[in-house]
Amino acid sequence: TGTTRPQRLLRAVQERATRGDSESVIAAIDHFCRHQEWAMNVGDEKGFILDSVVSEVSPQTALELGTYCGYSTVRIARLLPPGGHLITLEFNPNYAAVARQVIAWAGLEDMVQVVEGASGDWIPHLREHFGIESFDFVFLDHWKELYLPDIKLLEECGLLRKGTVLLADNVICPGTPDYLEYVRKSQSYESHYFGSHLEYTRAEDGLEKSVYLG
Ligand SMILES: C[C@H](C[C@H]1O[C@@H](n2cnc3c(N)ncnc32)[C@H](O)[C@@H]1O)NC(=O)c1cc(-c2ccc(F)cc2)cc(O)c1O
Ligand SMILES: [Mg+2]
Repeated sequence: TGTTRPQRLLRAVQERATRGDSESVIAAIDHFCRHQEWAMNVGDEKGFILDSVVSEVSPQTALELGTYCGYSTVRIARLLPPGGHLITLEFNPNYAAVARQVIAWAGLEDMVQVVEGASGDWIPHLREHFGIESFDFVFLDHWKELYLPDIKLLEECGLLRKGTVLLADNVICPGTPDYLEYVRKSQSYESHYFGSHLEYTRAEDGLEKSVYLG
């Protein structure tokens, strides 16, 4: 048995990036995905849009659904304001283990909590476990069929407040049709689509930004 792709991605970070330099970690992963092996990180083009939304929100409390190798975790955490904190949920323990090391290589482990398990199991316990009142920002990047049930769960658990910004990856490819229809039709959300491309390819994809109106 050889290495997994996430393990090869981590090795590329450790070989090419400078410890404590989050920009070099991001660049090392983008280089690996463009020149060695494609991987399902949000990537540099959609990552630039993610950066601009995170900078605009400047969240004290942020949630990411679907950590994978921690690429978008690093992109978000490096832009958090002082005191800001990011909780990221990852179902697959092997991915979570790689993500923790990527996040540590970037020197951002103090701002990030990688939580292993399924979003649906964890969301009802985030308040009691982490003392979270509500989230200022949520990045959705996990199983595409779970985007809709999980934002409904976040609403029910009172974890969204007036002005919470949701940003969803892959709304075109692989696609999240039920989620898109819901946030675009619901009176409780103000939605905007940012057209882009599937990470490291020329295929169409984009991010949907939805502000919760309460
Ligand atoms: C789903 C994955 C991302 C991660 O999410 C974790 N996860 C899952 N369900 C849960 C949960 N319920 N709770 C917590 N974590 C959870 C998982 O273990 C993966 O690590 N992302 C994708 O599948 C994904 C796929 C593509 C893609 C596009 C075109 C292609 F031809 C092939 C693939 C692009 C992207 O940009 C993605 O993001
Ligand atoms: Mg994605």
